[in-house]
Amino acid sequence: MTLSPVEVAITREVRVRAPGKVNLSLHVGPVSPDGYHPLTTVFQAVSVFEEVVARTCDERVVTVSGPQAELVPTDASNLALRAAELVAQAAGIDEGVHLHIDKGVPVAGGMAGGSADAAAALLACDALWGAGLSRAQLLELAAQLGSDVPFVLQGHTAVGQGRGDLLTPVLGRGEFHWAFAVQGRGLSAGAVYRELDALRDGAADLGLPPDLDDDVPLLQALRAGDPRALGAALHNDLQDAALSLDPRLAEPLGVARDAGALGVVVSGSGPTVAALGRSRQHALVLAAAFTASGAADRVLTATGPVAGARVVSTSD
Ligand SMILES: C[C@](O)(CO)[C@H](O)COP(=O)(O)OP(=O)(O)OC[C@H]1O[C@@H](n2ccc(N)nc2=O)[C@H](O)[C@@H]1O
Ligand SMILES: Nc1ncnc2c1ncn2[C@@H]1O[C@H](COP(=O)(O)OP(=O)(O)OP(=O)(O)O)[C@@H](O)[C@H]1O
Repeated sequence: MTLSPVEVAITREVRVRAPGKVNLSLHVGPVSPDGYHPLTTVFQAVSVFEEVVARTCDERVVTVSGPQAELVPTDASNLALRAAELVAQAAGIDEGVHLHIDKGVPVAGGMAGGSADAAAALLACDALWGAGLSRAQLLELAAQLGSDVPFVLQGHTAVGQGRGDLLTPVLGRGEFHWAFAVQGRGLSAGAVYRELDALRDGAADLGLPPDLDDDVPLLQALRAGDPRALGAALHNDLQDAALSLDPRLAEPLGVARDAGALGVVVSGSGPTVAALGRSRQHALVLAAAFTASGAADRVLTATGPVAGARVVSTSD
């Protein structure tokens, strides 16, 4: 079919939503020669979302709106633009795209905001350009963009091994209710891993190869849908390193404990602190405690698990 000039000029758009994540557990092994650390982590996708809209355009450009938008690069280092580049290469396509990111996930907060943009852009460009990449191809491109990108593409709850990109879905029941204390200042994941290495250097604990056996109580809590048991099993090997780089994180951790959180943990590489509530109502109480204490620059509440990156609408 040949399109008329009018049809060619019509702007098409694809809208995709992708969630942030919290690491329910994160066990970090000793650093490998490639600079990465072997992990065993249990991810949960939570209802804090990035929205990426892809529109037809002559060039490849990105714009950003929402909280902390000014902290997100709009040059070729932007993870959504890099995702577009990978889709174009994989499908042999030479098309432009305007990607607009509306941020809901904190920037450099340990909740995989940039990774969610990358996952959303993979799906959006694939659909906009009719690239027809398979799920396996998209997951392979996701792993090239960052260790958390495959998980935010998949969503729900999953064990991540290797760099965090080798995923096994976790069966569970129920819905968990979270409050997040977000900081205006970010932490770089690479810097937090390096701080962990520095803290371990010379200490008795050099870090063992991570072992899924450590997570048996956590996986049982998820299977039973038991928030109390889940709260007791939350664990993050990066927490002390994040606290060492940003000692003020002790405040939101203490506030959540005092407010009766079932469990409280630094999310991923931080600095966001995640507190687990007994119910939706209790998560709101925890959020109010964060706000009242002044220990957070922004407070979010969310439920998990939720689905991974999804096309929400297309213009045709
Ligand atoms: C902290 C977590 O969010 C937990 O899920 C992730 O491990 C970090 O995921 P990410 O931000 O997608 O990380 P990447 O962009 O892949 O890597 C950023 C930097 O973190 C360090 N890194 C990351 C993953 C890993 N398994 N070991 C590492 O040492 C490396 O120095 C790397 O250069
Ligand atoms: N689309 C993007 N959105 C946010 N940050 C981006 C993006 N593209 C590149 N970056 C860069 O990546 C850095 C990390 O941002 P991101 O929000 O992904 O951190 P994070 O949530 O801590 O990630 P993770 O939990 O995966 O470690 C930012 O400081 C920013 O410079």
